Amino acid sequence: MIISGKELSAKLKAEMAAEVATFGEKYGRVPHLVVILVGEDPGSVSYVTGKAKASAEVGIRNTTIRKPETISEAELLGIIAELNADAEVDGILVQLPLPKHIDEDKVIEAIDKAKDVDGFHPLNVAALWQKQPCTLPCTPKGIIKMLKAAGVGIAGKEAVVIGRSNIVGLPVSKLLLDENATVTMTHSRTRNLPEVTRRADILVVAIGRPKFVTADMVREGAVVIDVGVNRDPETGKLCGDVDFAAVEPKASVITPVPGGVGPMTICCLMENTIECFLRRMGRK
Ligand SMILES: Nc1nc2c(c(=O)[nH]1)N[C@@H](CN(C=O)c1ccc(C(=O)N[C@@H](CCC(=O)O)C(=O)O)cc1)CN2
Repeated sequence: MIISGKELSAKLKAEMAAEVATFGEKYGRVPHLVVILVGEDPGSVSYVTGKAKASAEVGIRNTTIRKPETISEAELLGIIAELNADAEVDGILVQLPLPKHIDEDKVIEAIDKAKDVDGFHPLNVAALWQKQPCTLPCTPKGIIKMLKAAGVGIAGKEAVVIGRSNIVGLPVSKLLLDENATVTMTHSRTRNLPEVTRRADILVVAIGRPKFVTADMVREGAVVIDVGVNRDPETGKLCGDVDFAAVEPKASVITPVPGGVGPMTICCLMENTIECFLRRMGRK
């Protein structure tokens, strides 16, 4: 079974659009998401464009602020401070990665936690790990939604996560643990990785290496979630971290790239923006 993130996100965005359509009358305005893009990285430009398109589909006001790669850290922090103070801004997102001269942690921490639609702020991360109310990071949230939509039971299953990034590997491991999976977190220093991945009932791959996971690394009938978005070095086409053609016949459920986790990331950003808006309106 192939889980279409494209189809699931379209369904969820239509439901959100119906909800947002009532906000004008209820609250006098719709949610406002501000996305800051620094530089011209083609992938980041594509993702930011996708976020603006999804905002329009859902009826969320979107402002995209584009700044040159040479912007200083101080200037970027100044923009964030202005957005934090703007009562008509409900969500703030700085597209990652940032240029090396800018401290990403400092930028993320500068965003008002209540407007942190990425769920990256340390206070949101702490709340996630303490099972307190928080804004969940978009990709991990989308992965859990895809698993549940596909009817995949998580409780009691062996889940293996490849990758330990702050924005995917770590938070998705915690969300799987919260769903009562037995979670193994792996990374570049894990020994005998194929031995570990073959134990997985649910395998989540988020390492940014094209077609890294091959058929011999996957157990027959496993659920495979591919978070990667890469360029295939041979064809130049978009591909994931999983060799889809080789693994798909073995997997019981698998997500494609493109059209899998990516669209769900953007869909969950819309949901987070609405949640932040409603919380600010005193409705959550
Ligand atoms: N501030 C943030 N920066 C980044 C995040 C994030 O959640 N917040 N995540 C990734 C990039 N990302 C969202 O920004 C993202 C990646 C991929 C997609 C997507 O829809 N991919 C498509 C194919 C891509 C394409 O066509 O160009 C797919 O998989 O179908 C959406 C969002 C790092 N930065």
